[in-house]
Amino acid sequence: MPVVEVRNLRKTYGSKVAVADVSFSVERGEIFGILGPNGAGKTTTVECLEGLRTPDAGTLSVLGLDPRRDTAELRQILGVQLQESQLPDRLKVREALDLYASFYRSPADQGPLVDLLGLTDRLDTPYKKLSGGQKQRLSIALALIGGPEVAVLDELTTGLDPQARRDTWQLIENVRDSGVTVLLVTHFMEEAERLCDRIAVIDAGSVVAVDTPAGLVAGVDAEQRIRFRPSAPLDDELLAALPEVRSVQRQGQYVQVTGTGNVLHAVTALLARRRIVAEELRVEQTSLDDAFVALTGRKLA
Ligand SMILES: Nc1ncnc2c1ncn2[C@@H]1O[C@H](COP(=O)(O)OP(=O)(O)OP(=O)(O)O)[C@@H](O)[C@H]1O
Repeated sequence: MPVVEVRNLRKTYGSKVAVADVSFSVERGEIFGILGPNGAGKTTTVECLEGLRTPDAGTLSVLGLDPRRDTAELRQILGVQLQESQLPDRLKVREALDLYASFYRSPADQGPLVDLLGLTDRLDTPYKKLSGGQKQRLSIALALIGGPEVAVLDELTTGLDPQARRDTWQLIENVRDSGVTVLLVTHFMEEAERLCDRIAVIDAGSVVAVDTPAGLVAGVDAEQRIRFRPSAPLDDELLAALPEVRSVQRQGQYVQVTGTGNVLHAVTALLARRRIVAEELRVEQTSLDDAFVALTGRKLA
C-alpha cells in the first residue's frame, strides 16, 4: 500500500489555479521527488498533504490518514521541513531540538539524529552562529525529531554551496536508509536525478510524468550530440547525408552533429574511411534536462 496517495488534487487561490490536477503515490522507503519550475504548484501540493491548506477537490492520504480530518494525528507521523525555517537568533541547537521534541508523543532519540546530521559538536551553538549548511541540517533534524515515518523536505538545498549541497544529499540517503520515506520538493534537476527513486514532474499545476530518472530520460526521443574538431578538411554534406544524422553545424573549427540511433558509429566510420581523426571528441547523452524540455516544452531554470 502506498504511504502517500494524491488523487486529482485541485487547489485555487481566488481565480488563481495553483494546482489543477495532481495525482501520484509514494511507496514506503522511496525518495520521491516533486520537480518543477517556480510557481508550478509543488509547495501547494505538499501543504495540502501536510493539512496546512484545504484542497478544493481530490483525495489525499498519508499512512491511511486524511490530512483534512486527521490533522492532529498527522502531525505526529509526518515530518515537515519548512521552507526557509527561521529560528530565534539566540536559540541554541540543543534548545531547538528539545523544544521541537516536546511537540511529539514519542520523539526520536536525539543522539543518533544529531550524529546523522553532523550537529553533535554544534549543540551549544546559537542559531545565528550556524553556517548556511548547518542551519539547513538543523531544519532537517527538526523535521525528523518527531521520529516520523514520512518526511517532506521542501527546497532542501536552496542557497547552499555545491559542496554543502552534495553533503546534504548524502545525509538524505542516510535518512532514507534509517527507514524514513522522503518526499522531496525541488526545482534542481541535478538534485532530483541524483537523489530520487522516482519523480513527479509538475508544470503549471499538473503532473506531466511520473517515472524513475532513467525512465524519464528513456521516454524522450533520444537525440545525441557529438562535437569534434576534424584533423583535416571535411565536407559537411557527407555527414548530413548519413541517415542517422539530423543536423550538422559549424562552431569555428568544431563540427557539431546531432542524430539518433547509432549516430556516433556512423560518424566515426565515415571519418575513418577518409582518414580524418575526430579530435577533442565529445558525446552528450540525453539528460533529465532534455526530458524536462520534451515534457513541458521549456527549460526548468
Ligand atoms: N496564498 C496564496 N495566494 C495566492 N496565490 C498563491 C498563494 N500561494 C501560492 N500562490 C500561487 O500559486 C502558484 C503555485 O505556487 P506554489 O508555491 O505552490 O508553487 P511552487 O511550485 O512551490 O513554487 P516555488 O518553488 O516558487 O515555491 C503560484 O503561481 C503562486 O504565486
